[in-house]
Amino acid sequence: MSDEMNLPIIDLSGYLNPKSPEDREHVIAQVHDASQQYGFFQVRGHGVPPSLQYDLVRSMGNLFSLPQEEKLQMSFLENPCRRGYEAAGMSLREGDPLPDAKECFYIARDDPIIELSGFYGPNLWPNLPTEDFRDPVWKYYEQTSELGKTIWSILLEGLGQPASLVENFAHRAIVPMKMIRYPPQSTTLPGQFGIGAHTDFGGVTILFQQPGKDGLEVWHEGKETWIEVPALEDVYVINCGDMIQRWSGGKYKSAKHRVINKSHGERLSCATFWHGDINATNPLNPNDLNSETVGQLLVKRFRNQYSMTKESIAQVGAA
Ligand SMILES: O=C(O)CCC(=O)C(=O)O
Ligand SMILES: [Fe+2]
Repeated sequence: MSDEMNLPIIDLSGYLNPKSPEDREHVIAQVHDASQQYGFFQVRGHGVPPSLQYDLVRSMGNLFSLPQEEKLQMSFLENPCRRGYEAAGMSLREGDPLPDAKECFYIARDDPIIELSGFYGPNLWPNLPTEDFRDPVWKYYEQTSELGKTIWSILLEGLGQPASLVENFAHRAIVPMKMIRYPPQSTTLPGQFGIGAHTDFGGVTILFQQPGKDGLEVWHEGKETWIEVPALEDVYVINCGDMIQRWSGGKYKSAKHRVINKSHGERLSCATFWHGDINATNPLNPNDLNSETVGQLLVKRFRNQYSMTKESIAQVGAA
């Protein structure tokens, strides 16, 4: 692995608080180039306060140290909105000999009523004092959700679209967040990944890696090599999912990635997946003749993994 195969670190403050129009243009060009070359980049100056990141780590520690029976009572498989707990050993990808070692907890938008196949609905919260989980996690969720929207507007501008297109796209945006714990490598089986190689399905992923806990690797198609992504303090990893690759006509890549926990102990990470409004169509190319919506694409990808009824799938507008 050579030195040049590092993901670029882009300072977003030039876009969020520009001193001149050139500052914004510079960030737009950097994000465009990195998304084209790697499908991945890192960001500083993102506006998510470090205190929220520390509180997230503390909250995740509280959650994952609950007794296993209590965690299993919150199984996401039994939740109509797929919120809650996924135990280790539950995700197996085609081609991998063993299931992922990770355990996870999912939240998303918090809506009072279950609608549209559970893409909208209430979250499931663990029985912990609100200050030990719910409040800090929700604050963090709101901030990274905002960041996801910002990245979408930068990606839009990178393809010559007005940033304002994001507003319609962001109406009731579907934004699941997955908190992840990787057990120490010493407890995983030979050949078992923290998370096996995959591409992310949808829009923009905002990934927090617990500082100092390296493990993420990104596949570079052209060089046929895995790029290691260091887990740096106050730096987010951003990547584009399959929907963006498809909608940008392949200009922005959705790159394969995986996690092998290289730290000595456990490793925590948290991914906020910013997809967009369930009824929205391609904002990256408004002239796209294919008018598939975010909801239709989501159902296509996940209908075999989750138990969705025919009726609820029809409500999303998918067959
Ligand atoms: O934990 C990580 O660093 C990556 C997680 C990931 O790729 C995912 O959840 O899709
Ligand atoms: Fe991923």
